Amino acid sequence: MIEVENLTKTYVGRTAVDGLTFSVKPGEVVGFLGPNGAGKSTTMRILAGFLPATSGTAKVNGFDVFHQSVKARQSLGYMPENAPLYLDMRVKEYLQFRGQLKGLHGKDLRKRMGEVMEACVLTEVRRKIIGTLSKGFRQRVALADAIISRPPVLILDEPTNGLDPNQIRHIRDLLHAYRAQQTILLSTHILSEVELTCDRVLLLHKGKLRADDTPKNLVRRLRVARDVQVEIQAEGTPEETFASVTGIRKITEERVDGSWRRFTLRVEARGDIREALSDLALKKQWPIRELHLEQPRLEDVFVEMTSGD
Ligand SMILES: Nc1ncnc2c1ncn2[C@@H]1O[C@H](COP(=O)(O)OP(=O)(O)OP(=O)(O)O)[C@@H](O)[C@H]1O
Repeated sequence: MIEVENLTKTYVGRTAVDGLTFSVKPGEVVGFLGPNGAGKSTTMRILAGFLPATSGTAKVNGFDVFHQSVKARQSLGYMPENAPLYLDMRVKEYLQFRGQLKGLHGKDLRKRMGEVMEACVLTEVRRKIIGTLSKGFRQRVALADAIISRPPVLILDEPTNGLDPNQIRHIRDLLHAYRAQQTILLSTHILSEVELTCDRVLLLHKGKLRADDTPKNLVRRLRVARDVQVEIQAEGTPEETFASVTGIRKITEERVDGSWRRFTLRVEARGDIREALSDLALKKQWPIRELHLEQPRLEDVFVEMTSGD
């Protein structure tokens, strides 16, 4: 559905996208991640036909975005970052106008406007001037615009940027509703959203692809130190006793809550000392009310792969 090969984009003196190759299969929801300036928006703009590449090829729904640009654009719904909308138009007028531009007319257009306004919860504000709507509603108008012509491919550049948690959840539910019918490439900085929504992650750094895998595999392969939290009742200096457990790199006492003491033990990558700790506590007769090993998150993968150099 999306095929990108050796794509490069150079702005005056600066390479924003550097020999990028990836593909997105039909029906996949792929998260496009990377720090600010990694080249995500540039790639998406090229795919949407808004920007020419310096070299390389890109295809959407089998159509080359440079040589068959009309066909490629007809196959996709694009929601740019800070989507530009006609602020003095009413929601309904705007969607009608955009639907007509995308080739919908008459009954089909009216039916489709009703459907997208309902899906994006815009029916109640359909007569409102877009400029008077909150950011969340404007994002929904932009999303309704992207999906109105039922495109098989959606390219969404930070669709939840600037939204509150309720609005983010709403957009996520909308994407879930559409995922069966569409191929989606989605850029976002909200990694918990990617873990919940995306089948696969493309991680970009300085214009190059750093990772291409499922969120689960990326996390599984990660080798970073992890923390174990333990809360016990103990007198004296239990940290000295903890130190006998192999694999512990650092021990910090976090807080005291009445007679309960909470420690964070940093352990080596993939180390799991929970059993050893519980044996130790049993031997010492320390009551335990929490013993928890933090699981690495996609955020750890992101930091590991994009920080440093
Ligand atoms: N029109 C432009 N002219 C010159 N440089 C640009 C232009 N647009 C983007 N860049 C540069 O290209 C690089 C990639 O930018 P891009 O907007 O694609 O990154 P991004 O990954 O989308 O970042 P963000 O998460 O902040 O949206 C950045 O260094 C940016 O400054």
